[in-house]
Amino acid sequence: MKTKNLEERVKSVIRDVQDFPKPGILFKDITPILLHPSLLQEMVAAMANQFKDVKVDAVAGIESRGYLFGVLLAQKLQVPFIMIRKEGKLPAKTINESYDLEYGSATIEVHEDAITKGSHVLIHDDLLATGGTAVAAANLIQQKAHVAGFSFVIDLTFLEGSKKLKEIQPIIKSLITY
Ligand SMILES: O=P(O)(O)OC[C@H]1O[C@H](OP(=O)(O)OP(=O)(O)O)[C@H](O)[C@@H]1O
Ligand SMILES: Nc1ncnc2[nH]cnc12
Repeated sequence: MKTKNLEERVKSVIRDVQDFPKPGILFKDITPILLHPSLLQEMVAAMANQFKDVKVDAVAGIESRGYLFGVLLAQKLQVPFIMIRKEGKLPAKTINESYDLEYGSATIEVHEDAITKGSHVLIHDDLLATGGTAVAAANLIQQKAHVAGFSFVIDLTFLEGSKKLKEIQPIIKSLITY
């Protein structure tokens, strides 16, 4: 089965780093994927295919690793890409949300005029852990638009982040799970 093969191949290039950025965290390092352009291309095609029957007007990617795949996913789906950034980086008028991480807390922002009122925005990030970041992104989007779905490269299912997301939008896709 092609999807299974892809999952195995992606897993084989992801690097586990123990105790980063804090003791007790097993960090999933996705940077080696970027050293394999044809694998990356295949991944983006597979992610886009997961949403072929979903109305998606734009993809919103979460800084910073969410940009790596998110902008390629938006390009593949032929829709605009919206940058959700960490606090204080966007120059024009923003809306914002605070959230908790597996290893800390943060605030995210988006340019208010980047989101078309009433549109269907697919939220993308590289990894789903506790779900705090994705929930905050969804809250941000929902101030003006609808959440079309959630897209991740990796779902750390043992942290049960998708349970939080289901209440917002049950269309939650990931390429690989741990
Ligand atoms: O589901 P959660 O518990 O909220 O965690 C997932 C988030 O954590 C990581 O981002 P990080 O804040 O490390 O930033 P980065 O993408 O800039 O490395 C990851 O890229 C997700 O955005
Ligand atoms: N375990 C983990 N590995 C990589 N990124 C993360 N973001 C939150 N938890 C993470």
